[in-house]
Amino acid sequence: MLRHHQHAASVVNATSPKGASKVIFAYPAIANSRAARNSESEAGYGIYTPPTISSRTPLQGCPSRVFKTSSTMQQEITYRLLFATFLFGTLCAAVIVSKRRRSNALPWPPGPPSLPLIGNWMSLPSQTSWKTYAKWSRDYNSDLVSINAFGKVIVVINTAKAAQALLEQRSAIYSDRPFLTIVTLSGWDWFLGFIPYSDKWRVRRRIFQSALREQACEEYRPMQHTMAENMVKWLYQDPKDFQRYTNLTAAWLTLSLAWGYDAKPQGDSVVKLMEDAAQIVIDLTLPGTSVLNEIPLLRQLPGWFPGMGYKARADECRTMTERILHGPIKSVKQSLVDGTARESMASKLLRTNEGGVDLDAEMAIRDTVGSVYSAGAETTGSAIHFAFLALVLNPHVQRRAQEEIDRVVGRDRLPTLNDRSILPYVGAVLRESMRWNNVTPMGIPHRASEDDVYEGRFIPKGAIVFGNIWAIMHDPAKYPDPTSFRPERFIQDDGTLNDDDIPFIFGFGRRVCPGKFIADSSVWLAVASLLAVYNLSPAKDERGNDIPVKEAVVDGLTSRPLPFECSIKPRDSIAEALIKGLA
Ligand code: HEM
Repeated sequence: MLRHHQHAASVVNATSPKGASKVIFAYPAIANSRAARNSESEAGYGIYTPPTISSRTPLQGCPSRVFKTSSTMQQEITYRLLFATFLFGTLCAAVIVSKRRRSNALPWPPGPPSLPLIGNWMSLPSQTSWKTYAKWSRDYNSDLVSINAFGKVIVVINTAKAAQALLEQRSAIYSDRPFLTIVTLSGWDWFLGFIPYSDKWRVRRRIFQSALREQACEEYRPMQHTMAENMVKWLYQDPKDFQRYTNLTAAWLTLSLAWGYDAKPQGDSVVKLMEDAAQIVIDLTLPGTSVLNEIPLLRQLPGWFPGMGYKARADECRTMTERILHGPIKSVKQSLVDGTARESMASKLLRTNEGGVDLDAEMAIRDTVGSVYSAGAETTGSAIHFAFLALVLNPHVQRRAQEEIDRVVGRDRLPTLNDRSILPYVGAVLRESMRWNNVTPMGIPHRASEDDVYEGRFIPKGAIVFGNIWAIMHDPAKYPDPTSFRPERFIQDDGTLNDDDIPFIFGFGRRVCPGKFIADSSVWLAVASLLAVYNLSPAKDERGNDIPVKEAVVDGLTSRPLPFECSIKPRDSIAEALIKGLA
């Protein structure tokens, strides 16, 4: 299933002295993919912990090895050389950071005390880092906090005010992305979320935005309604596997949207290809590999050189990403010639470039459409999944939303997107669900392309800048009792929705999620359809007692609920008849 494939992305992720994973920066999907896999495959409910340093790479394993043969001695020399180069590179970076710090009179945003060379490595939060950064922000009484790890400076923005001032109003200098060469090596460099702030990005971004702007999305409504009906039917057939179906719902939508592709619920080859390519990039960005690759001297070493084996995997990944890029779009082109093309982003965009006359435009279309599944499947699936969790834990919210749907829509059909404006409470449930648990609690990292100053604090050029979405969405001044699930906070006295549309949930400035309109309406539709026909409650154990549902999340830069059990039953015979009557 697609649930593990998401914003294809780069991760600098390393192992702490205690062996816990520390994501220095990562695009969310990847970090979480691994987390979700581990949490499911290893007895279910653990937090992701990557292999420890000694088990992963020759470089990292070097100090503790005993070498007996001449080839292993050669290997040891190689490892030591690699290790020395790594240390040298790190030292240079740390010296540059401390020099820059001294050369600028203004203080940097506050953060925990750091050590020479390794910086804040020892105090980097290893789990639900967004909560730690929010706490530091309160402790230091500062909107921004900063840390550095091995010379890499990270600034975390924890308030809406600072996010507005920097990532929105000064978007021109905060729209770049951290760059990792491993992304190019593994063939993911066409993915919009990775592309540096450049003309190449601008061209693709413009195509994406115009194809999925609010009004343009209306054309995809029939597709969204099919998505919701599919979800309702799949849940009826196999309610226990609801987690798989929340993911499949989002996967189906994004593949259909991108290429008009109708993914099969079981064993779909396109879905498998996407998942496999994502898994390789996840592996490549584990400790050791991408870190080695970021050191220019080591990057030049040939693939057969000890420790450089990751290059072969990167090649394998590149073959897959080539297939992802070229395969589906080729089919769409053919279907346009045959006259059998389904409505999709690809078919619409290709029609505007009839005959492929402009090759640059065709490449841009291909890259843009190729980014839809990678960016949209996991995120949308997680958002639906979080809504399931909220509803199981809050039966009174289900009842109130069902009362509204029954009164406004009736019992003889599922809600449609046309009903959205007349179902304010359902709208409030969606907003509160997205606010309460965030799919991307730390967003996707931006990069400062110029030196900057915020309220007397210096932000150096090249700093990795995170907007802490979780901190903003859990600000008690704006959202009293922020960890409670209370849709009412979005409802005004006259029963209508207020004007807080949780703006930063989809990121910031020029990099804000270009899929936000289709994502928001799809999650709304899925939740409204679910509520219309199903009751959700905790599953029962063999004695008939409720199995407690934990409100816990998978750690990483994308988040989803840890697996939980729940019972999903048609509300009554009327609902069951409606479900059975769906085509
Ligand atoms: C509930 C679902 C979703 C959430 C919460 C979400 C959230 C985000 C966030 C926080 C970012 C980073 C913005 C930044 O850098 O400040 C992002 C980027 C992006 N999203 Fe989404 N997203 C969702 C669904 C989708 C969907 C369905 C699509 C495609 C149809 C999509 C396409 C993208 C792309 C292409 C980017 C990269 C944009 C760039 O770097 O210029 N997302 N998303």
